[in-house]
Amino acid sequence: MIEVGDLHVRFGAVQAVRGVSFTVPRGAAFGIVGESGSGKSTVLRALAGLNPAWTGTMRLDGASLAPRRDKAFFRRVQMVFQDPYGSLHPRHTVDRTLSEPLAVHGLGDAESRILRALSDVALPAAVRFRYPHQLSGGQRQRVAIARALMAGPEVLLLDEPTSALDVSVQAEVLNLLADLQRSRGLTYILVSHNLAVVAHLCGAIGVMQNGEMVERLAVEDLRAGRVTHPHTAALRALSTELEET
Ligand SMILES: Nc1ncnc2c1ncn2[C@@H]1O[C@H](COP(=O)(O)OP(=O)(O)OP(=O)(O)O)[C@@H](O)[C@H]1O
Repeated sequence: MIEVGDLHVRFGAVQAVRGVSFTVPRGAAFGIVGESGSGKSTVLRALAGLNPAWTGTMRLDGASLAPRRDKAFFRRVQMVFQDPYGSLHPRHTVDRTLSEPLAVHGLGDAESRILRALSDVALPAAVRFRYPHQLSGGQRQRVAIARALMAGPEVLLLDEPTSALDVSVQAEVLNLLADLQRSRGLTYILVSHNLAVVAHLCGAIGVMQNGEMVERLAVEDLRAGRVTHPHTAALRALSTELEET
């Protein structure tokens, strides 16, 4: 469903992404892992149309993505960011935040859609009239996920969606994302520096190093230690060490 071919992204003199290629079938979850600065977010942002200077191919269901993403694209593809505080307007209630995508895409029946969305992300209806500062971090991220789902997208681009949360809340949000993917048949591309997070949610991963995707492999091969690139092996060893501490 999503094909990225020989993607290069540059910021002035910095070549942030170099020749990255991968495909993600419909309904699959693909994780992009790597150290800080390896280019993970840049790949995701390029897909969302947020990085202007790129070359290569990016296709959705076989059709090349237009340089400027239009409303129809954002109906199908939505992004969820790391910091739910930063991504929610501080002076908009949950109700207003969730109404906006409906207005943008001309969808009616706001009341029942909002109540259903809140229930889908396991938030009580009472949060409707709260502002972001009146919610916990986990609740804010649930609102951000609900907002992304309002117009019924097929694809979620998830950029470190649980990194800003406490460990226990992290697990809850990951489980929520796993449930939503199953129940709605969503396609995910998830960026994380945390291999365990990616392994929890994704069937396949791409490992980034210095702007290149040095290895693509199935999560079951990662678990079994069937890795070919030394950088993947190093990330795996680090992740196992962290789990044991
Ligand atoms: N807007 C920008 N302007 C200039 N350089 C940028 C910009 N965004 C990213 N970069 C650079 O591109 C490279 C890749 O950054 P990117 O954010 O994609 O890495 P990352 O793997 O997602 O890192 P992190 O896990 O820390 O978010 C880095 O060298 C970064 O400094």
